[in-house]
Amino acid sequence: MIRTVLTGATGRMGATLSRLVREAPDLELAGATARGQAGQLAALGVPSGDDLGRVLDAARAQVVIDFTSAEASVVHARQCAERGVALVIGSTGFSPEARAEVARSAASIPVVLAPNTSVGVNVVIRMAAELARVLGDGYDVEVLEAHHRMKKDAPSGTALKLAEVLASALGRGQEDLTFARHGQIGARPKKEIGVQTLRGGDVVGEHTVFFYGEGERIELTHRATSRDQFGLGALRAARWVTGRTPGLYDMADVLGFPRAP
Ligand SMILES: NC(=O)C1=CN([C@@H]2O[C@H](COP(=O)(O)OP(=O)(O)OC[C@H]3O[C@@H](n4cnc5c(N)ncnc54)[C@H](OP(=O)(O)O)[C@@H]3O)[C@@H](O)[C@H]2O)C=CC1
Ligand SMILES: O=C(O)C1=N[C@H](C(=O)O)C[C@H](O)C1
Repeated sequence: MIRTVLTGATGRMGATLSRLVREAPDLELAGATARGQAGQLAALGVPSGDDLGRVLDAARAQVVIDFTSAEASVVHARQCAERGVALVIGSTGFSPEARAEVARSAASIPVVLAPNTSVGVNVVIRMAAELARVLGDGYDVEVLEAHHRMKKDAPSGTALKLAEVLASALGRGQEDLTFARHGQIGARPKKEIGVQTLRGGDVVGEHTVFFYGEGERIELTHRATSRDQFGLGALRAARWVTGRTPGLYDMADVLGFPRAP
């Protein structure tokens, strides 16, 4: 049994993961943290509270699954590194500096950092890169994402990952990404990759990559209708990362995808 600690356990993903870990035959819920409502966690019957360090010391944890916020994940990564505990981070909204902080912690522990842990989404990301490589510069590429009204970061971590992967497949860079359009913007630059955001209601998570050509368009869409696939993918990442060599990994590593050429 892999002794697993959850952070943000009262959140949307935390609650989903708490159920899935307890249902998994090979994982044991060994501890849980939350910020505002940590008292609610006492009912789980495992070490709990608002401080991950203390919970880790009491839980003899092997792996932490962390879906909180980028700011919290940086601190959690440091606390895991100090204790040699493997980590799966699903939080999004990382600045380059926050990502570099996580990479520093990953020098001493194995960390999977994945803006989307659904296997289906990661297959779509791979297919999007392949389509971009085959279609080349003759198609205008746009990424559209939609999420529930409570989501704090924009664009989604998945949309950013898609945009990065598409840019790399097309030999383009960060400077080709456009995150909003308004006013007299002029004709679309040929190399632009647009990333657009919708927010509303209870949308779990939707991502579409459009390849707009002359006389045709290709649309590649993933729609999540439940958070369970994010959770099940995170459990898969937790099994994979436990006991691994220190380093910063992503879902492509977990799923055994060859590195992009
Ligand atoms: N990788 C993936 O597949 C997925 C990633 N996500 C990402 O996971 C994260 C969480 O999403 P979701 O569950 O919907 O969010 P919620 O707001 O429902 O839950 C977040 C949890 O983390 C806690 N938290 C937030 N900030 C801090 C902090 N600074 N210190 C300690 N605890 C903190 C919250 O506590 P409190 O309630 O007190 O604020 C809450 O318990 C987001 O970044 C989201 O984008 C979401 C779904 C899938
Ligand atoms: O906040 C969410 O809900 C989600 N966030 C992730 C992201 O930012 O890509 C993944 C998923 O789509 C749900």
